[in-house]
Amino acid sequence: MKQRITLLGAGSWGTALALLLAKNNCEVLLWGHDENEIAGLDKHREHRQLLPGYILPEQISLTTNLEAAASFSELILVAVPSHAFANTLVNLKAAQQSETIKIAWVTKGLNPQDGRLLHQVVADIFTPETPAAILSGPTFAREVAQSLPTAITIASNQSAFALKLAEIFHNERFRAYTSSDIIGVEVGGAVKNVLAIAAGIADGLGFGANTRAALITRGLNEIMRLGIKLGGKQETFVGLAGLGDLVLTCTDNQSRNRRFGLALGQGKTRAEIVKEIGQEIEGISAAKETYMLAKQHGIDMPITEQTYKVLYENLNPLVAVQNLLARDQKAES
Ligand SMILES: NC(=O)C1=CN([C@@H]2O[C@H](COP(=O)(O)OP(=O)(O)OC[C@H]3O[C@@H](n4cnc5c(N)ncnc54)[C@H](OP(=O)(O)O)[C@@H]3O)[C@@H](O)[C@H]2O)C=CC1
Ligand SMILES: O=C(CO)COP(=O)(O)O
Repeated sequence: MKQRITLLGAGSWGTALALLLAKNNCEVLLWGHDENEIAGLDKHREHRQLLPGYILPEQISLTTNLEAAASFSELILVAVPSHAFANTLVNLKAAQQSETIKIAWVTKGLNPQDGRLLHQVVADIFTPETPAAILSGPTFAREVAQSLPTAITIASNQSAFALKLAEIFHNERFRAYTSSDIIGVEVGGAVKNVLAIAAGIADGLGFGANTRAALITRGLNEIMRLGIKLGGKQETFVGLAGLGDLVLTCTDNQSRNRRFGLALGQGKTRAEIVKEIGQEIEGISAAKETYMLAKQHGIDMPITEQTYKVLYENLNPLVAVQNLLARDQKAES
């Protein structure tokens, strides 16, 4: 029998993953909250706005009905943005009929307001024993839709669940590595978006490749300091979900977070850019939550702090970079 998967979130990443899973011979029910978006996907069999040119095969069906989504499979893959993560799961739980559920997610971010890691949100809504896994790494949706070679990390609280997911996702163009370090993978994915905004700002201001490389390297240091404090493992941060994704999003203009920073550095306003990009820019809220977490845990995260101040305290981007350069001399650690 074909593996069935319920996929929640019909944006660019949800749609690209539905295509991948269909290629891997799974049956996918793709749920979205927006009637028009789902009706358009069903009619054209293509996400014309976000992933034009990639036709949805018949193994992918569509719904806006969460009860139907909950009963389609006990394996749930969540691809909604972080601001919708908790609410979507609360609604899913209310719609759920069966006792068993396994939750995987590809969302990169922290819970708004309280900065909880998303595995904590899953454990609070379901139970700490619920099989839970995050899939993360350097993965632009369009490149996955194109079947360009890609590698990810799948981290779970249950090794059998990580292995099962790796089997489901893995193919000759999509390599899935397993891990037990959910915290490390979550922190890597959330904080790299903040750093991609910072790298974009520096490039938008006209700073060069040296500056970008310095921001990436010192940014990785910030991810590690916070991630290790929260319980993540050092090796995760130099893997796909840490350094891999950080390099990808800080250096390639497919990244919405980087493009957002670029435009800020070029003098556009936050509202203008958000409208122009028209998709989720997770680093905007992650900057606030990461800054709060760093303060709460007494961790020095100067790039995150300056990015936060640009976004939330109206700090001029050029002054933010100057503030970073004006810091006291110290040992590299
Ligand atoms: N795109 C990528 O390359 C990758 C993305 N990710 C992560 O995946 C997550 C989703 O991103 P992505 O698909 O790219 O974002 P998009 O902006 O492409 O799509 C977001 C989708 O979420 C929907 N949405 C918004 N609010 C809600 C809500 N309250 N309930 C349910 N659905 C909602 C949007 O619907 P509407 O249009 O109606 O608002 C839209 O369909 C993010 O956390 C991102 O960081 C991870 C790896 C790669
Ligand atoms: O997470 C991503 C690639 O791994 C997508 O990055 P952006 O959200 O910046 O586009």
